[in-house]
Parts: sequence; C-alpha cells; structure tokens
Amino acid sequence: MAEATPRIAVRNLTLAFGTFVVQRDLDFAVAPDEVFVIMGDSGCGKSTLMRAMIGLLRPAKGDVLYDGQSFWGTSDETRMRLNRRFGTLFQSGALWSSMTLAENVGLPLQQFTGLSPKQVAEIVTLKLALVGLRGFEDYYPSEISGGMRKRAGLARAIALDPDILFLDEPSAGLDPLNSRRLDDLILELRDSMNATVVVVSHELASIFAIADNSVFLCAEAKAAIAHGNPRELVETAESAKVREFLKRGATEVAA
Ligand SMILES: Nc1ncnc2c1ncn2[C@@H]1O[C@H](COP(=O)(O)OP(=O)(O)OP(=O)(O)O)[C@@H](O)[C@H]1O
Repeated sequence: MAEATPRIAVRNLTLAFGTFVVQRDLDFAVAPDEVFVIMGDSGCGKSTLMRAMIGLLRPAKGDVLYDGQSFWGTSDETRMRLNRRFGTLFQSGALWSSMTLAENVGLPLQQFTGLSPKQVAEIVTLKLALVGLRGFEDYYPSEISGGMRKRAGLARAIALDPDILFLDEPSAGLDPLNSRRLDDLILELRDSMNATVVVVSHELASIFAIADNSVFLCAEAKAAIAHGNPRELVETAESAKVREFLKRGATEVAA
C-alpha cells in the first residue's frame, strides 16, 4: 500500500544566513494530527527552521511540502494562500498591549475575512472560551497573568481555524503548573481542531507530555541527529547527546 502523503515534508533543507550555515540537509515528515517537536541545543537553529517552514526565511536549499505541494518552489501568491492555513504563536506572545483581548483575537478576522463586527465578536468569544478565557474579552494584556497571555496568544493563533499550528517555545517563562496547563490545552486544541502542531521547545517536561514525534537538531553537527518519539528516543537514539538530553527530562518528569 502506498504511504499517505505527510501533512508537512521538510526536504533537504539547508538554512543559512549569508555564508553562515545553521543546519544542513534537514529531511523529515510530519503526519496529520501529530504534535511534532523541534528540539536541540541552544542556538542550533530551531526558530530558524520554524521561520523557514512558515515563509519568513527563504532556505538556502531544499523545500517544504504541504500535503505534497511545494512551498518554496511556488509563486508568492500560492505561498501566501498556503500561509493562510497556518496559525502561529511566537515566543514573545506579541499581543498588542493597547488592545483588549477581544480586539487582539479579532484582528486577524478583521484583516482576512469579510465577517461583520457581530460575527467577529461571536468567533472571538468562542475562541477565548476554547482557551479557557471566557469573559475576559474586555481585559488588556497587562491585566492578566503570563499564562493567560499565552492562552490569549493561542486564541489569536486559532482565530482563522488553521489546520497547522506553529508554536515557538510556548511555555517559555511559565511556572511548571501553567506550563502543564498550556500543554493540556495544546493537546485539546489538536484534538478539537484536527490540527497538526509543530512546537519548538527545550522544556523537557513539555516535550514528554505532548510530542508524538520530534527531530533533534545539533548545533555542532549542523544537522538533525535524531528523529522519532522522544519517549522512545530516550532509550534508542544513536546519539549519546540526545539520550542524555532526554534522560535529564525523564528524571525531571519523575521527580
Ligand atoms: N537574522 C539572523 N542573522 C544572522 N544570524 C542569525 C539570525 N537569526 C539567528 N541567527 C543565528 O542562527 C543560529 C540559530 O539561531 P536560532 O535562533 O534559530 O536558534 P535556536 O535553536 O532557536 O536558539 P535558542 O534555543 O537559543 O532560542 C544562531 O547561531 C543565531 O545566532
């Protein structure tokens, strides 16, 4: 039987800034409905890879395919159309501080749809409810906690019903309890929206909690040195560096 087309296929992707190569020949696939974690040591290129996957950085070589369709080998128009399928949450969270949560979450709906203000308001309420922020429409980002701001950022990322969510270090800066809540929410959203989720993370508890599949990027090798489910890689990864990285997490999770 022929293998199903992956939702995302990263093919021979080389990432560079001028002559400075960050990662070489990355090659992996992400299945539909998978939570896929990009992990690796500091500065190895995790965020750079995510930027190349969502169109913010043209790779030096290679391509990313969405349901078999080339992302970098196509016209700007097609790339922009594919881009509309993505919801993104950057590390900074980046809510507009001068806007209420309702205005923040409603912004992409106003920008990219022809919905009436009443329809936008209804969707905003629904999205805020999905992330546990029902009733917080009129709050400003400064009036809520860091964990709530992350969830509001997620509500904005899902405003346009994306089928692929890209999250860059979503739990950065959160305490363990809020970090765990965010992990649960990511899994819930994946299930309720049938979304594929790509997460950059170095938080081991979070990696073990949410990842179905992963890639480990190595800064020295400038290459992916492991690929698979982190719960299996902790024992089976060929690289001792990967096993040690993940074992530290296994003890932290057990503790
Ligand atoms: N705009 C840029 N111009 C030049 N070099 C850059 C640029 N952005 C990132 N780099 C370099 O590329 C490498 C990878 O950076 P990147 O931020 O992708 O790593 P990361 O794995 O996400 O790091 P961290 O875990 O510390 O957030 C680093 O050496 C970084 O200094």
